[in-house]
Amino acid sequence: MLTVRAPATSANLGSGFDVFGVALERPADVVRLEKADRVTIEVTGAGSQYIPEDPDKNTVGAVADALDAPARIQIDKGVRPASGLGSSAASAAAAAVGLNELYDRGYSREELVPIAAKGEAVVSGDAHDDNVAPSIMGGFTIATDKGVTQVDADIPLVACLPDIVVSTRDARNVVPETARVDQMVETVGNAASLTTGMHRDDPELVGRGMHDTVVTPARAKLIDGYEQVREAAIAAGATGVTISGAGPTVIAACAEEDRRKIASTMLDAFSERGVDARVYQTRIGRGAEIF
Ligand SMILES: Nc1ncnc2c1ncn2[C@@H]1O[C@H](COP(=O)(O)OP(=O)(O)OP(=O)(O)O)[C@@H](O)[C@H]1O
Ligand SMILES: N[C@@H](CCO)C(=O)O
Repeated sequence: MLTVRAPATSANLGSGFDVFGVALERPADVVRLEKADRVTIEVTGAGSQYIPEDPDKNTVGAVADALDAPARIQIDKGVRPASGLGSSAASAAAAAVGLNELYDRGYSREELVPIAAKGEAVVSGDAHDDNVAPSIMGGFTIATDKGVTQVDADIPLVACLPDIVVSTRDARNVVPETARVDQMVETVGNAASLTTGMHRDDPELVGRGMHDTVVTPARAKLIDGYEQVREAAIAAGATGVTISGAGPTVIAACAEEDRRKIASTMLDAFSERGVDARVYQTRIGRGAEIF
């Protein structure tokens, strides 16, 4: 049996809606695969009761189909679904990397990205690549319809996951259809700053570049306590705060020495709103690994 560990990811990073993503050092899904006559799926771990084992409804089923690679697939979820931490993408990324190896299909990591994205289409109706790209390739990724650009980056992060469910489908329904030119100008500046910050491993520049006035304010309404948590994290030293993926996770960039304090401050701020939460003190990490 082949074992693949595929990391959780954080998409968008504020200014890079549907384009930017980072792999997180933790948490991760662990997926075990062996060749079989047909696809079967078993799911255990975080939130497994909400994840279908029917191959037509699970992200890994679409990936197995696309690779023509039937297998017995066991998924141990480290990433709760509907978290904003690329839960559905982590399983799809692990399946793409694992089945490519098991069946010797010979695809490169970059070529596996659109294949894994077919799994995302199953759950959100849209084959966006911004979670599967970093989960497969690691580091910071820029996913466009021309392909994926990847850089290894090392930025400390805090990901705070409240006990609220936001499905990607619902969060996409509140995205504004238009933006003003001044917002476009600001977004281009922030996205460029963030990208430069990733190249320099500079948390200050990355944090500054996470600011977004188009998509994030619309989605913040779906996350009880978002504004309070954001302000608390900034006061504790975060260089930037935004919604991770479609939410409800709130993600902060920071210097290493501030990470612990920011983590406890974010938990406290959710708690003051009566919202339970859990926190991951993490950083940008590697892509899917085969064991
Ligand atoms: N292997 C899988 N792992 C997790 N969720 C899955 C899987 N297969 C299907 N799903 C379904 O996908 C939905 C969760 O995906 P969704 O994209 O909403 O959340 P997410 O991946 O945590 O967030 P985001 O993409 O915003 O980071 C749930 O309805 C879940 O049942
Ligand atoms: N870019 C996507 C990621 C979530 O899967 C979104 O924010 O809707």
